[in-house]
Amino acid sequence: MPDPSSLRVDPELAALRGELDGIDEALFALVRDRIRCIERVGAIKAQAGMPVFQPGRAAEVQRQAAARAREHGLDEGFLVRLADLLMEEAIRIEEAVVAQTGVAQAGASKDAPANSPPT
Ligand SMILES: C=C(O[C@@H]1C=C(C(=O)O)C=C[C@H]1O)C(=O)O
Repeated sequence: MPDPSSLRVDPELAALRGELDGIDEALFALVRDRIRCIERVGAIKAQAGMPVFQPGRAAEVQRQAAARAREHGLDEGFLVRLADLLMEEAIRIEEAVVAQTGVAQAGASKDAPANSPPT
């Protein structure tokens, strides 16, 4: 029996795969934009000395994911898990930004104390 993967791909299947590739490309570009935004959030939190994880905001993001799922007729659990995954990565990135800023601030205060006049 021939290996089904060696057969000519159904043209409709090939077209759908092309469509999926385009959707994934757009989705990943949006993920990149979200991460750029998160880097800026991390910088603000680092400046303000705010904790990276904000439970109230995280709950709001989950609520919105559930609402969008209902609106679009998608599985709520799936969209909430997707939101959780995005937030997990967001926290990782924000923590890296805060750690980097901390190092930068420590370095700056070693050379010039924060309250010293500009030179
Ligand atoms: C982006 C924030 O930080 C974290 C990341 C979130 C996200 O990826 O949407 C939400 C809650 C936060 O704990 C925020 O506080 O707004």
